[in-house]
Amino acid sequence: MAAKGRTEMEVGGDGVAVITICNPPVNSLSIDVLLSLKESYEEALQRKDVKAIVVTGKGGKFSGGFDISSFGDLHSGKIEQPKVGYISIDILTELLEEVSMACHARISTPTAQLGLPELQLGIIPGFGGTQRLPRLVGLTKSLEMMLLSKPIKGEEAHQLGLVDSVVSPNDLVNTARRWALDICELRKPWIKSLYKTDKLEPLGEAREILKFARAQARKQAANLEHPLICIDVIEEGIVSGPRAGLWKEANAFQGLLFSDTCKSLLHVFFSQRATSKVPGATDLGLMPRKITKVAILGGGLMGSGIATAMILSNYPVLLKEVNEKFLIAGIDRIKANLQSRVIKGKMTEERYEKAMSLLSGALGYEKFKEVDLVIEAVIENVKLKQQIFADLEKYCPSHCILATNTSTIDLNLIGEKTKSQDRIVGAHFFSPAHVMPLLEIVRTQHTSAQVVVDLLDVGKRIKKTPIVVGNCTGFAVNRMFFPYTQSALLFVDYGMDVYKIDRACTKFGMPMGPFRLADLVGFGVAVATGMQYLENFPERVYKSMLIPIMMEDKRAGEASRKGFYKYEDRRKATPDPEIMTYIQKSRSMAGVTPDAELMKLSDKDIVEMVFFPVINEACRVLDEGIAVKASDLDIASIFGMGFPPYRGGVMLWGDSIGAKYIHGKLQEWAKRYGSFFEPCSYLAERAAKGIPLSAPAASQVKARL
Ligand SMILES: C[C@@H](O)CC(=O)SCCNC(=O)CCNC(=O)[C@H](O)C(C)(C)COP(=O)(O)OP(=O)(O)OC[C@H]1O[C@@H](n2cnc3c(N)ncnc32)[C@H](O)[C@@H]1OP(=O)(O)O
Repeated sequence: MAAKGRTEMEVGGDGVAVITICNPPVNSLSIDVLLSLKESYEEALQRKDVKAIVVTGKGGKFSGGFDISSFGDLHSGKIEQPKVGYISIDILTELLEEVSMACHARISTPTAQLGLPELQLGIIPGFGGTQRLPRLVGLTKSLEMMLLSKPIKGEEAHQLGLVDSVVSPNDLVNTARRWALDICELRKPWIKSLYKTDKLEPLGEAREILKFARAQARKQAANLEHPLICIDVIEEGIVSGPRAGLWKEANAFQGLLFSDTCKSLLHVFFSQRATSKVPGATDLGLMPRKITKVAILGGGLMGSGIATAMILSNYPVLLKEVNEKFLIAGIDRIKANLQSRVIKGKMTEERYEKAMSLLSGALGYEKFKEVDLVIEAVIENVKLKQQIFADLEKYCPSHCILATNTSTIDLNLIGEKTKSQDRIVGAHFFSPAHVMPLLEIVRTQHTSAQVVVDLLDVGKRIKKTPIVVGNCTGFAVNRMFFPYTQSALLFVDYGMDVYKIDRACTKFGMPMGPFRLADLVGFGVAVATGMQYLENFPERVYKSMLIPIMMEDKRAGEASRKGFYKYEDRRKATPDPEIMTYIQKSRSMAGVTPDAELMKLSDKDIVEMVFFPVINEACRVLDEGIAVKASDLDIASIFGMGFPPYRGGVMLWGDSIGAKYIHGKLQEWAKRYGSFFEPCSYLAERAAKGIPLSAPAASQVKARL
């Protein structure tokens, strides 16, 4: 049973009561903490020797907000939900004038992170946040912070007026004590943020700002209601007064707390942090070894992206290429990646120079004796990779981790010419590598636990979300999502419209449908990947001729300005009626006639037909022990393929529909359209027994990791 969170109070000779929130790791405000805070406050208010009160947090963190680990118990009814408004109004406003924002002043360190990130969890700021933040920093900035869950640092908070002073960590509590006494002795103003109005725009202007915010919210997240509710609550306080806003907030929060969106986003929050918990690796008490220098082989799109990610996290990088021309090209790509951040204001020139100073180039292996981690990112050629790994074994120190960014080649093949299988591992980045958040750490049956622990640590340091997966064709993400386009191609042969399928998928929440994605990735990659899957999973590859036929006519996707869409001005994808010629040819080669039933399909049906095969493959990935747990595949689907996070990930979404229904539909389609849809045994077993897809499988216990 976790130790109960609490607050401690110490009253100094200066008459200031310092109440400290103690609830590691982030001093979250659990019910215990809030009740303890109430008790400490009430005690302080009754004590004759207390003139002023300061609230702070233990361990260098103030508070991570309400204890979201208790949300699951609230959802399940295991713990009773306090009555509406009890916390935000009775405790935090009436008594305490709320923690932090509703205090009469706030003192911060310059680098502290301040924000109201509740919308990332499908809820809205409670405890009066929707009312106080606009009154402290103004409506526009508060909307940005809340709607984007975007924190700000102490320095900016001070400029905005969210905090009254910024001081060093060592001076924080003493400054707060003096400030509290100054307020008490009328040397500083006694301000209740709830009733401040100087930062609020006049009503007419405020309404325009809110109207624009609504339009933006609808555009950026058409399927989400909580951003719009947040705006409504803020508006209530502006139009009808802050107390009316408090009550609207309390009621709205209550409803959203039990929404599917909140349950899904909470699942994502904790699942993302759980990916670094890997049985047989992180549970052995191993400490990650220090990686002081990294070498990247290959300065192409992926290699330069990986090098960029590394130097952005202050790793010295040695970039090796085969000749001067390619090396310069690789360095120029890295410069361009960094310059793009400078142009967007995400990086200062000074930081750019510092990052570039970490980069050095090489044409040979002489400097490889200094490196601790090598990531190979050359072309997908088995023989070339085998030779490279044999060279690396010769030139690198014996502790050096030998990683490959391959997305299609068996790691055991790559390491075949070495005796270093224990330190060979996959570090599969997603393009662009310095932007996409997911990192697949691919472990063979020989890769040591230490190497996995080391790479998990590097992944975290370069701000990636790492998932540890087993060695198979496509690993987890590409393997799960291979059926995404396969299924869509099959249904086009049977008469469905390419653009209707794409629209249904984007309406579902995908960044793009399977055909727009194929254009983006390029038909060459699609064909090469298809060959890999045909070789390894022949019974469940749909051999559509559509893409090869289009390639014969130099249609190869976005890069060739024509694919499933045409690209006349830059990246704007426009449906292209010309593709009908190719579709008709593909249908005749497939020997299939359009199925009239398919024409009547709703968007929901289309989404099921495209995603149920993905879920089916995800079940196989779990059953084979390639993935450690279902929640890892949820994170993989969201961070690797853009699956909508507010649906919780592909497996949680599958469980919301039910294994039985999914199994039944796949069986029906298998009868009509072939073995591609045949449900796997893992899915069949869960459908028959009525157990969730995410329940651990026997094989997961002895995962092939
Ligand atoms: C009425 C409403 O206003 C009530 C609310 O306040 S709702 C909650 C609002 N707060 C949040 O959404 C904050 C969520 N947390 C974060 O954004 C980050 O954790 C952080 C910025 C607070 C700290 O980030 P970082 O230092 O990177 O640490 P981690 O994210 O890795 O978290 C460390 C462990 O703490 C757990 N945790 C984080 N926040 C909370 C929380 N609010 N309640 C309970 N537990 C929390 C997190 O799961 C990590 O746990 P682990 O076991 O170590 O993985």
